[in-house]
Amino acid sequence: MLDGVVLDKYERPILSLRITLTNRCNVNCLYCHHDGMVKSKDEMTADELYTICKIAKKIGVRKIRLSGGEPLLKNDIVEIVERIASLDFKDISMTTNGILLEKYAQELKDAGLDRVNVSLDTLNRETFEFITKKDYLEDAKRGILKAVEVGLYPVKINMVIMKDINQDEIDDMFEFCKENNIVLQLIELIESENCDDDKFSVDYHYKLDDIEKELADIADDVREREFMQGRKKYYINGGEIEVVKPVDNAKFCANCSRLRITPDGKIKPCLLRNDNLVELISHVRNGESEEKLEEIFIKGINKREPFNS
Ligand SMILES: Nc1nc2c(ncn2[C@@H]2O[C@H](COP(=O)(O)OP(=O)(O)OP(=O)(O)O)[C@@H](O)[C@H]2O)c(=O)[nH]1
Ligand SMILES: C[S@@+](CC[C@H](N)C(=O)[O-])C[C@H]1O[C@@H](n2cnc3c(N)ncnc32)[C@H](O)[C@@H]1O
Ligand code: SF4
Ligand code: SF4
Repeated sequence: MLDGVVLDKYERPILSLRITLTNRCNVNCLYCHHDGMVKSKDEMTADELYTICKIAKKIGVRKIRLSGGEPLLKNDIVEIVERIASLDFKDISMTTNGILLEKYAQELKDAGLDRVNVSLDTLNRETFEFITKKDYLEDAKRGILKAVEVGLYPVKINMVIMKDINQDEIDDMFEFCKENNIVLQLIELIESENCDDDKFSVDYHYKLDDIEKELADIADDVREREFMQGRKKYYINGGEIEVVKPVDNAKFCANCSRLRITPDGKIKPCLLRNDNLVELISHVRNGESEEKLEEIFIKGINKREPFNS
């Protein structure tokens, strides 16, 4: 079933590559882990990203996710998607805050993007401003609805749950999602060395176990994503909620099938570690052979360790 896919030392298949295109962002969320990235100004060109994805495809990667920072701040984002889409992956998706999505959704769809996950933690304007420091709630909502309209299917909303900030808004968000044919992802707040305010994720951490129990009680159906960190999806009254619980969760890490690339072109074996990065982009820029680049990918894969075990 997994022909041609590389396994790491823990027998985890490498199915997905998550590329952080930039560290730049147009908002400043209180909790942001910046995709686990150390700050850097260097970014990669569409050509370089194409080469990296081509090697990933050769070693069996099936899915690409473009993230950030805010990926829609890249001026050449449509070209980037177009070049990667020409490699014929099973799935190309993007994680975005949605603020610029109304403008780009149709072009991205035409360029070959399959789907988007859009971060939206609240439907309340003051709470949105408190979390992001900007008054862009309506822009983000318009971006989400445009993504639905152009068929970037399924559109998912990423809602990071924070104690005393938005945990009482889950029902409202689920209604908004059901009305608009959107999947809701509830995400547990992660503590990371890359958060600007390292106390925030401790003070506002809200465990999702009780919420998940309630969902299990009322769900019409429950399914597990085997190669996606064993996450559970709950089907309720015609809607869908996925629960993402990475904190202290050995099962989540045991089923982790993704490798990451930093904006400055390093292979990053784990979201939550920065001490095992593997330099890649200088080899691409030097025009080294595909065999050599494959070797560097394998070196990165060999450094993978489950963060929680
Ligand atoms: N610790 C950890 N958290 C992750 C990992 N993958 C996703 N997450 C958390 O889930 C959030 C949402 O991820 P997305 O970028 O929307 O992608 P996804 O949900 O993983 O992917 P799909 O469900 O396939 O759409 C991330 O920002 C993290 O907070 C992971 O590998 N490790
Ligand atoms: C770092 S952002 C990058 C993409 C884009 N700017 C966005 O916000 O969707 C990727 C995802 O990480 C999530 N995220 C950021 N910091 C987090 C934290 N400390 N815990 C859990 N999820 C977090 C965001 O909610 C978002 O869904
Ligand atoms: S979570 Fe996304 S939108 Fe918020 S600051 Fe981080 S990168 Fe920007
Ligand atoms: S090993 Fe665990 S923490 Fe690290 S990226 Fe995979 S799921 Fe995330």
